[in-house]
Amino acid sequence: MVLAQLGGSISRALQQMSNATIIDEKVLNDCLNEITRALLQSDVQFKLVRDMQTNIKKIVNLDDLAAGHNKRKIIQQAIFNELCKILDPGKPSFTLKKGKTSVVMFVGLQGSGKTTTCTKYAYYHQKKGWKPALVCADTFRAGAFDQLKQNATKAKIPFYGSYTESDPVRIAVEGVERFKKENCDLIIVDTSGRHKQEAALFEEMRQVSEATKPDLVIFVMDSSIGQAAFDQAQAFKQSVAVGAVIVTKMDGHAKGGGALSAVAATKSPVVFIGTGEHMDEFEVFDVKPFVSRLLGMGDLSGFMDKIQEVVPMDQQPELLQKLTEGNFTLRIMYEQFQNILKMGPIGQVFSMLPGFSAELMPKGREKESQAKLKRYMTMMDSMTNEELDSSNPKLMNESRIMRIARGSGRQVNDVKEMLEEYKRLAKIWSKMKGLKIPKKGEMSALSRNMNAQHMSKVLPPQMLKQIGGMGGLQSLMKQMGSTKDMMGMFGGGEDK
Ligand SMILES: Nc1nc2c(ncn2[C@@H]2O[C@H](COP(=O)(O)OP(=O)(O)OP(=O)(O)O)[C@@H](O)[C@H]2O)c(=O)[nH]1
Repeated sequence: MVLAQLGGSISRALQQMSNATIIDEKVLNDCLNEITRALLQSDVQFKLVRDMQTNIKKIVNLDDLAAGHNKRKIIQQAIFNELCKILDPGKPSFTLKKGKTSVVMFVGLQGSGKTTTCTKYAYYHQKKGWKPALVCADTFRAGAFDQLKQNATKAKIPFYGSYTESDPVRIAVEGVERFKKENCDLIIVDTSGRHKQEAALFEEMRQVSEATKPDLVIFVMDSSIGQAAFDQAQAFKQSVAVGAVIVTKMDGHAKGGGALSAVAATKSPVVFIGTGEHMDEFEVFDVKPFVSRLLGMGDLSGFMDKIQEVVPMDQQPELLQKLTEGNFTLRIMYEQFQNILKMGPIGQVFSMLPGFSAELMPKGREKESQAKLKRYMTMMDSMTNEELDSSNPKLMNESRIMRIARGSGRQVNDVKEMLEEYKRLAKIWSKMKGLKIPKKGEMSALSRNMNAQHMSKVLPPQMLKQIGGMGGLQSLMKQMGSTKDMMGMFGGGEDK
């Protein structure tokens, strides 16, 4: 089961439970069984799922819940906490320090996406102002060096490797030394893989690690390996000091549950996820937004980040202003399509909105989605200014629709489909109405001092309603313990 479906199944189970007039032991058990089934189908390790179910039952004691409490919210919160607990090993991964050279070694099976991920990792840090370099110590797979070379050249990242040297340890050491001399502050060592876990591979890992003394070893895992994830991650951890995990291929048909197992096996956090073959299809992994997205609660903070990445700086305040006023016009949609097309991989942005899955623009079908957006834009090109700037759906009558179809050389049904899409988007974006976006610098102070009263003022009314009004918010805040966590879950977060 892919992650989007897992989120859907869990949300459905919770919805079914909330439809029940009385939530008793049986209703709770049915709901938990449904969630258990969904998690197992997503390849989360059996033991983890079983422990999670036991813990939730322990936390959620129905008899103890005073009447009037929002039981669904409490159960949802317990599930949220448990999933976060599995994904959060309790200690952060090693972080790079400016002014100091860090060596990061990548390990993983052949085909896990290790080489691609090394370049994505380098490219990500390069964009953040680091000076990365890539060392190809994969002497096992013919073509590995060429692949790394090609990727590195594209991203303008210095690289080191050899066509003739067969000793991976030697290449690794030479590469690290060279780039230390060149004052690179992030030296990434790509190592060999094998088709399966075998002694020779682990011995090689051990030797490369001993010789290069990496500050961090990252285990790269293909998210579609299913129940094998736990054992594979554990086997690597036993050979080298794995300190972080990157899960690749979270797009398409990936089963994401393995990520949970890998964290449990390595006791190391997932730091990034790979969401496609391209260099920038790489996302920082944050537990809480990830789980809240998984449970269909949305991830406004990620959405805000994305807006900042996608929308040109000078247009940001204006767009946010328009969104918070809730006036989502066809022109805004047009401009956003333009921005999205500029960004490349689409769907990412929209999947971060509460209640909005990647269904509209499924991963792995970017080309079709992009063509669709272009088609919509052509039709919008045949619209008048009045039509583009209106948020009144009644304006678009049959004769206008026919004129637009004629003008753009499309069928009437195509125009109708585009307008339906607009309505759908407008409905979702209307959730942004009332969201007060704190100015830069205000956020840290806000999250330090915030109580439920403050919080209720920052959250959009729709969202406040979703979490059960002031009462729900207060109990949620008590359970979460920290307003900062809340901000991460519902948008905002501290200033970076
Ligand atoms: N869809 C998708 N494909 C990916 C992702 N990451 C890597 N790939 C693809 O997976 C395939 C294997 O990736 P490589 O980077 O060559 O794998 P590797 O683990 O380095 O393999 P070895 O060097 O043989 O150990 C390539 O076709 C990549 O483009 C991802 O996040 N999503």
